[in-house]
Amino acid sequence: MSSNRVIIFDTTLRDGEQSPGASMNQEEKLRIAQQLERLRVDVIEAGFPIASPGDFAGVKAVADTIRECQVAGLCRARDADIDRAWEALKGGADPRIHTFIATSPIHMRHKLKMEPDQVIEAAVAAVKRAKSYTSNVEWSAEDAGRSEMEFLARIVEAVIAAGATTINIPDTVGYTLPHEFGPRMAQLIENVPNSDKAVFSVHCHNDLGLATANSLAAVAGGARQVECTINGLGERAGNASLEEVVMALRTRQDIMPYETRIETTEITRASRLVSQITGFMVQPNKAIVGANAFAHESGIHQDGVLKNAITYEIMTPESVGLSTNRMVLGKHSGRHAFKDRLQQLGYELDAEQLQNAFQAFKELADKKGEVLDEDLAVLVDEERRIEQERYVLERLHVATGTRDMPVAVVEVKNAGVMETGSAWGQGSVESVFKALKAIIPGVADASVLLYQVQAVTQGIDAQAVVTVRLKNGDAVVQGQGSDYDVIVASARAFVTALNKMAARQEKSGAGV
Ligand SMILES: CC(=O)SCCNC(=O)CCNC(=O)[C@H](O)C(C)(C)COP(=O)(O)OP(=O)(O)OC[C@H]1O[C@@H](n2cnc3c(N)ncnc32)[C@H](O)[C@@H]1OP(=O)(O)O
Ligand SMILES: CC(C)C(=O)C(=O)O
Repeated sequence: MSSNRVIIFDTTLRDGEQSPGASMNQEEKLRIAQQLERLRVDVIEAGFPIASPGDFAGVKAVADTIRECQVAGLCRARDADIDRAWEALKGGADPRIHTFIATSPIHMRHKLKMEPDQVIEAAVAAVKRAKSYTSNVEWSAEDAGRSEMEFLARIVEAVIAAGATTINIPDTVGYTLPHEFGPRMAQLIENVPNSDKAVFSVHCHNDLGLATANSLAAVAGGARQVECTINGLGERAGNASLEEVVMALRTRQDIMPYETRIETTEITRASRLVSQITGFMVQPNKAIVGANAFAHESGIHQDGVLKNAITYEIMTPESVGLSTNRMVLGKHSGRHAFKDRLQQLGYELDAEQLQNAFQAFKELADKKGEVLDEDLAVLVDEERRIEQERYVLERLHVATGTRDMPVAVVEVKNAGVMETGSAWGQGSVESVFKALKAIIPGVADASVLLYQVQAVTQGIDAQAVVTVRLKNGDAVVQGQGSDYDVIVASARAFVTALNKMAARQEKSGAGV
């Protein structure tokens, strides 16, 4: 393996599962493990076999199934733990026993209640026992981030001599800083005389939000294995996130010329699967896999991305398994993105139409936030319809309540002249209809055959599309209107239908 190759050790199924609420059953662990295999991680840590019969079964199922990755199981420096781990792992392709013990003064004194020399003895005995089962033994110095360098070097030398082939240096409580941790890793490797006999590894927690930064610093300091999890899942604030570490290494080859064997186009799928199985939603602004990681909302950014995506994207969406970036149309969007989306939806507007539609879009975005494709289609169709109509609804006011009859006031423009009408009704919609009939000539006898409301998208902020069918003598016409407000949408639908009706009257010579 080249000296610049970084081994990716995924511990989603072990440390990730230690997130309160993220427990997985055997079948779920297996599904994730199969996705990790497609992602081409080097090692899958599948669980802590002695923890429970279920965890044992999960580790065993993963070890028995996965062939393209090593499968590891975690155990304390205790014979029973190691024996149980081997029992679960032994059917695996290249099984790894991972044993650990804490090395910091705080942990040794308060938790283990052991003297440092006893800890060394226990660590060496554990590695030897693991070694009796397999040559692939990893040893971890729990809370290495708060351990004394001299002691750390001594115990690491001893476990390598006992046969450990991977030495993992965890920042168990996410305490260290990158400019401290990187040099610490380098110093440790230098201080251990037999360090060339093992691969040094890093395992960082995110208590200060520095897990990825510390992992990268450790690689710069000589670590060649990174332990991480999908979506940064893990105990407390989580672990270093696999997707961040891998994409940082891939993106910054100029500064960090290291390689992994990860198939990065499987990242998004892995992230979604883990989120779906654990029920842990990925925050929208999460690096690499958040819903907004490749989304652009503001006009200046959208304009830049449309001209050349490298203006605002440091990696392509395709490289992490997304088909494309996402232009979110909202109140910060500009004309370039608006026009581009309309073209994608098949609309070709002239300059004036575009300006009118853009204005209507901004008004809708102020009310609704994100404007979806379905909203845009409705909005543009509405603008086009209004353009062709003789009577245009300019203003609507409806007062309603539990005790008073609803009253509507409408203003309609007819060939540049504004006319105002008002009416009472049994309901708001009826009052609007009556007010409109009062000012649009020739439709006084029109009656409603059909009134239907549909939501364009889901949610309380959906635009409404209203369809009305009117009858006047023998003439039957239909009109549609849409708006964020259902009463306004109703008024628009009536105006459209009444326009058609008035046009028919005009044609038939009834006069207006
Ligand atoms: C930093 C990490 O993420 S470490 C991994 C953490 N993950 C887990 O703990 C999940 C699985 N754990 C479990 O299911 C249980 O804790 C078990 C089965 C391992 C042990 O359960 P119990 O026997 O009931 O012990 P309990 O968890 O209460 O206490 C831990 C014991 O292990 C000891 N211990 C802790 N780490 C180690 C170690 N690396 N090597 C040896 N002993 C250890 C503790 O000192 C304590 O010993 P004591 O009982 O003599 O005081
Ligand atoms: C046991 C080790 C690897 C660990 O999970 C930690 O120290 O955080």
